[in-house]
Amino acid sequence: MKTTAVTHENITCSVLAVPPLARHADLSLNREANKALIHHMESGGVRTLLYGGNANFYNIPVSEYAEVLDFLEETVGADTWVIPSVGPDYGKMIDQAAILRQRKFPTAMILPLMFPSTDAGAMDGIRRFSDAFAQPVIIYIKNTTFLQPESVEVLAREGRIAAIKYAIVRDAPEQDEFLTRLLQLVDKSKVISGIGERPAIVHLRDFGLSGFTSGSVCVGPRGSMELLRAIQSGNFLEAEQLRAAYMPLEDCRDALNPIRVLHDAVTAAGIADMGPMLPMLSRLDSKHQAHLGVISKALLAHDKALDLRNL
Ligand SMILES: N[C@@H](CC=O)C(=O)O
Repeated sequence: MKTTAVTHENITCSVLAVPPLARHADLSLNREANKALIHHMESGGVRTLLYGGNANFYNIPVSEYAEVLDFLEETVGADTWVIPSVGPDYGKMIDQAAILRQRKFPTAMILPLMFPSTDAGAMDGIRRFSDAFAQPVIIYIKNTTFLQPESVEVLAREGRIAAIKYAIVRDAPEQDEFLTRLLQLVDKSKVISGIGERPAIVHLRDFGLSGFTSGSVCVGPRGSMELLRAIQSGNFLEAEQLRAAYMPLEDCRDALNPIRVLHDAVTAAGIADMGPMLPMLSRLDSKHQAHLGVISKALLAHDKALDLRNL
């Protein structure tokens, strides 16, 4: 596992994949299936794995946290960066800080607590967590109420922020007052687009964000990595073409539930059996599985057909 500190180069060298986590029927960690998924992503060029919402870290038991972290650390390649998530509640994140501090992860992402929290309370929790972890953190902005841009600026000035995952969904991502305000206050090189392939071109080209996170990259790693490269080199027509392959799966994720659909898409594509979902989530109803099988297999086949010249 790569353990170097968070730098602009680290953030921009790879799509930040946000994978699901495979489990056995008894909900224990399925090492072989997770290994297969990690190798699939790495063989497509992905070098950053962010274990967060899609892995249902919202609900991961603290008693299992060390086992999962150690498994990820020993399973990924030497040049792959793993970013675990913590929280979303304060009690969980402060217990996780003690576990993280004994390990070599250079940062962790704080999952946003939707309720009950306040802006000032979230700042307090983030400060206490970053002190306990003794590393800068990734802030996850998923709505307009968890943390205000002015509060993020204060935390950034205090040196606590390694990066910001910006994930407020807009019908038209070009119009985004919150993001515009945020970028007036913090260094834009620290801000990552956090909603997959769909808004990635607008976020990187028009707002100057540094990179993007993706769940669908777990099914189609090559195309998503090529999309990142195309945007970075200003080939936006090529970027649009590359992104098109992801839209059937992204449409299905947005229509049903992004986390649940991704979990089952990895299984349906035949990459690895993700098994059941950790409560409080559950797998998709059987009526959606046939359609998901078709679109996830099509994305995987499309991805395998891409050549590897840029990887
Ligand atoms: N939510 C996005 C990016 C990950 O956080 C996705 O799952 O594609």
